[in-house]
Amino acid sequence: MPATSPPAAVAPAAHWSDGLLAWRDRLLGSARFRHWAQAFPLTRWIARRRAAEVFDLVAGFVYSQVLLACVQLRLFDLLLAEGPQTAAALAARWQMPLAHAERLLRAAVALRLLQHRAYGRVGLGPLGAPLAGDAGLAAMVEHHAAFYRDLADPLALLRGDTGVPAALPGGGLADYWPYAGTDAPHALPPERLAAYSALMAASQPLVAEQVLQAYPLHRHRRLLDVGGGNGAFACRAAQAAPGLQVQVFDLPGVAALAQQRFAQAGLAGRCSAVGGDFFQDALPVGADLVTLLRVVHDHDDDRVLRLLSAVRRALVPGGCLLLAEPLADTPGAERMGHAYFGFYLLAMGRGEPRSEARLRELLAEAGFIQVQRLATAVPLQASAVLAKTPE
Ligand SMILES: CC(C)=CCC/C(C)=C/CC/C(C)=C/C=C/C(C)=C/C=C/C=C(C)/C=C/C=C(C)/C=C/C=C(C)/C=C/CC(C)(C)O
Ligand SMILES: C[S@@+](CC[C@H](N)C(=O)[O-])C[C@H]1O[C@@H](n2cnc3c(N)ncnc32)[C@H](O)[C@@H]1O
Repeated sequence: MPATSPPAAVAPAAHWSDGLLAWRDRLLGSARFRHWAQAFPLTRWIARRRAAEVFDLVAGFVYSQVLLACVQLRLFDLLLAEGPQTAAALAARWQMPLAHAERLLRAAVALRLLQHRAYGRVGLGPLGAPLAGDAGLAAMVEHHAAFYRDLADPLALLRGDTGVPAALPGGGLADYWPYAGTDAPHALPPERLAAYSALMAASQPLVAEQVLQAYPLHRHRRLLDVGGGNGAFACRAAQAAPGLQVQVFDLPGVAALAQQRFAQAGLAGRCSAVGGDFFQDALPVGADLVTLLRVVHDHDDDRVLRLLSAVRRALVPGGCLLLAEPLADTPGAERMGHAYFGFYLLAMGRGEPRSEARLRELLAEAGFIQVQRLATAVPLQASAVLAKTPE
């Protein structure tokens, strides 16, 4: 809803635009008008485009399942490694009836994930090629199985029931992200933290490359990555800026995973991890840069304000906060914010996608100054906002 919406209890007065828009809605809703518009040469292209747009909304879930099947079969990786294949060779490999393999391949060609190639083979298409060899995107696609279980009954979800219907075995996103449903996340056993930490590490390159391109780290001395997961970004940051000391703060079980990663990467001299609950425990002080990557949108406004205030207190005077996550209302990626993440976070049980304007308000309230949006190459993967603490 626009920020200007009246409170729910107040019946809104009529607005001058209502009559005009009601006329437009009646027109577009009229079968006679649509019939005329699709026959008339000057409006036919609009009618066709709108029909295709509406169809894509109806069929989007089916397209997603075609993609999921390709990813589960590691099809894009295979075509990248071994080149174009025939349907017969793939059907034999997958132990699937030839007709079914052909059906999947034709669907994937129609979605531009694949392309027909010479001698009756299929190869990567323009939308499948970026997925090939990308373990992070593959993991992202595969974990959506949990989200789809929540979405099996969207009205139950909207009415506040985040439980997955009993008919669907396997949990939903509230199970997948257990910290979102508890006020004692530090008490979560390590086995509940492993799956999401692995997904975050696998998909971290999607974010890290955007962040490091938008904001070089070498001007800083000490980085604290709050909610830094199992240390994937910390390692990348330490490699990108050889003079940087890096600390991760995350739940104790996740911080232990980060410590292991640093040792394995030979970075334990410059990288360390501290376990705790960022809503209860003080953050380590003295960093001149704090990063919050894919953390803030997980939480409601009250908690975000507490977290941002804790970050401000932990930073040295004049220190910087670099916040990166997908932002709502991002031009060119509007569906990603309120439609995708809006429902994702609802299913998870906590949090909301925020626009740059809303983040600015929260940052100002927490005492940050000089807030600026940094340009990222692919905002759909991550948008970045930089803020400072007063000197
Ligand atoms: C070569 C010739 C002939 C022409 C070239 C033409 C040309 C220039 C083509 C461009 C090719 C190109 C560079 C393509 C690039 C494609 C890219 C960058 C694709 C990127 C795709 C990214 C995707 C699909 C990202 C998806 C991210 C998702 C779904 C993230 C989900 C995140 C979640 C669920 C996070 C959860 C964390 C929580 C809990 C919310 O905090
Ligand atoms: C969505 S993940 C993002 C991880 C990492 N920043 C990334 O982008 O890959 C959110 C992280 O916040 C951590 N987290 C959530 N609630 C926390 C809390 N109360 N205290 C400390 N860490 C918390 C989670 O354990 C998780 O690692």
